[in-house]
Amino acid sequence: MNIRVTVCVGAQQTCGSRNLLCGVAPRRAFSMAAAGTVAHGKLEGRKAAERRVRSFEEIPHTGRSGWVNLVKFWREDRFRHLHLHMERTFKALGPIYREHVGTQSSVNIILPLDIAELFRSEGLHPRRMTLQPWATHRETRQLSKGVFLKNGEEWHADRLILNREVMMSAPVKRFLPLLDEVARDFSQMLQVRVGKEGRVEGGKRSLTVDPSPDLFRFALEASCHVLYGERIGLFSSSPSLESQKFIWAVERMLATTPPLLYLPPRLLFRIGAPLWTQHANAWDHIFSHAEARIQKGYRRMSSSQAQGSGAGAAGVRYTGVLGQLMEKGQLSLDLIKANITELMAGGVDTTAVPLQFALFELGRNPEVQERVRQQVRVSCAQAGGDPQKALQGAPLLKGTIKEILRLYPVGTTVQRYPIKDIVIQNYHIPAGTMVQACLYPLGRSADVFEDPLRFDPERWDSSREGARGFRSLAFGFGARQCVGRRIAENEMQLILMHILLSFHLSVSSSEDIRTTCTLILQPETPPRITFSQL
Ligand code: HEM
Repeated sequence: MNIRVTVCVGAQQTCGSRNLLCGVAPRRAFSMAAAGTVAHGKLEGRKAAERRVRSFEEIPHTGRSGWVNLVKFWREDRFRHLHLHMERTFKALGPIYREHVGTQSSVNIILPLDIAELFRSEGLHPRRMTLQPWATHRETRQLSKGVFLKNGEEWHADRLILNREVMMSAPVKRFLPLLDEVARDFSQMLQVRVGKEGRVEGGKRSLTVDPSPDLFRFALEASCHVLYGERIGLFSSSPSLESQKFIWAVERMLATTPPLLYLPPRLLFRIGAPLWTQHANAWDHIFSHAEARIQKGYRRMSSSQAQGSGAGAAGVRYTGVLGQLMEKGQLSLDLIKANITELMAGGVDTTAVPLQFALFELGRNPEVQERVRQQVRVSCAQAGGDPQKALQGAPLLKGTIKEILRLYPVGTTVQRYPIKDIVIQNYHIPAGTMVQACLYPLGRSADVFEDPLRFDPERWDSSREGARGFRSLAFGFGARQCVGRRIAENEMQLILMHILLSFHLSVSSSEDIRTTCTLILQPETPPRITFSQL
C-alpha cells in the first residue's frame, strides 16, 4: 500500500527507524540481489532479519522526553488540535508511532488491519468517565460521592445487564417512538420560529441561525426522555435553568479534561489548579443534577409500583431505562445511579456536535441533501407513522451519520490496553501499553477511503467495497463499545429525517469548518445554517 512505502521512508528519515513491512528494506534487497553482489547466505540472513519482530523501542516516536513534549503541547496549543497533530505525525512517521506527553504515553495506529488486530486481542479499556486516571485522588472520590463504576469482570456482568435495556432490539423498539416524538417537536419548534422570524423569499420563509444551542437542548431532552420515560420541557418558552446549567457543566467537564490527563498528580494541584477546580465543579454539578433527576424518577416508579402498576404491566407506558433497571432489580441502586449519571453526561455533546456537522455538510452538498430527502419522503410515506420502518427504508440517513462520524469523529481515538503482548506492523507491543486507533486521520486517509474528503453517505452502502472492515469505528468496538450507540444513532437519524421533511438546508460559505479538540471534536465556531421552508 502506498502509505506503507511513502510514509515509512519519512519515518526512516525522521527517527532513523526502519519499518520493514513498509517496503523500504525489501526494495534494497531486491536491487542488490539483481546485481548479483550478495551471496546467497547473506540474502537469507537479511530475510531472517526482516522477519524478526522489531522491538518496541524501534517504533518511530515523536521524542523521548514526555516533559519536553508536554511543554511543546502547551506552547503550541496542540491539545486543542490533537487530531491535526496526529494526522501530520502519521504523514511524517508512518502508520504507527509512539508518543510520550507528560504522564501519558501511547502507541498510535491508523490502518484498519492493525486496528482489527488491536481489537481482536483481549484488551482492557481506559477507565470510564467516572474513573479517569486521576480519580484515585481523594478529591475526585469526594467529588463523585463515592459512586464508581468498576472495570474488569464485575464491570462486564453489569454491562450485559445494561445492554439489555439500551442496546438490544427490544428496548430500541420501545424507546424509538420517544426519540421520534422529541425529534418531531424539535422540527415543529423550528417551523414556528422560521414562520415568525424568517425572511420571505419567493413566498417562503427562511431563517439563518446557529442551531447549536437548540441542538444541545434537543440532545438532553431526547436522552432524558429515553432514560426517565418523561419529557423535561426544554423546548418550552421557559426551559429549566437547571437543565441548561447541566449542559454547560458537561461542556466544561469535557473541555477541561484533556490537559489534566497529561499532568502527574503532584503538578495537578499546582499548575492545573484553576483547571482542576473548574473540572471538579463541573462534575459536582453533573452528579447533583443527575441525582435529583434520578430521585424524581425513583419516586415516580415507587409510587406507581405501590399502586400495583409495574412498568412491565400491559397498557402501562414505558418508564425509561431507569424504570426498567429498577423494576428488574439486577443492579444495586448505586450502580443504577452511576450508570444513569454516565448516560446523561455522555448523551449530550456526543450527539449535538455531530448534528452541527451534519447540517453543515448537507447544507453545502445540496445534491446529496436532495437524494437523502427523496429517500426519506418515500420511506415515510410507506412507513405509516412507524419510525422504525421509516428509518429502515431510508439507509442514506444511516449513511449520513456514518459519513459525518468518519469525517468528524466525536472521539478522535479509541483506546485499549492489550492484556497480552501483541505485534502490530511487525513491532512488538508489550501488554499494558496504551494503543490508540486514531479515527480522525483514519477517516481522512486516501489509503483507506476513496476520495476521502468527499461527503458521500452512499459509500456506506453495504454492497460497495470499502464499506466493511474496521472502517466505521466512531462508536468503538466489542464488549466495550459505546453503550449509548443505539440511542445516538436513532436520535440523530430521526432529527435529520424530520428536518429534511420540512426544510431545505443551505450554508453561506462552503469552506471547511475549522475544528478543535476538547475531549471531543467540535467546530471552532458553530456553523450558521439557513433553514428554508419547503
Ligand atoms: C455520535 C454519538 C456517540 C459517539 C460517536 C460515541 C462514541 C463512544 C466511544 C468511541 C466510546 C468508547 C468505545 C470503545 O472504547 O470501544 C463510547 C463509550 C461510551 N459512550 Fe458513547 N458515543 C456517542 C453517544 C453516546 C450517547 C448518546 C451516550 C449516552 C446516552 C453515550 C454513552 C457512552 C458511555 C456510558 C460509554 C462508556 C461505555 C462503557 O465503557 O461501558 N455515548 N462512546
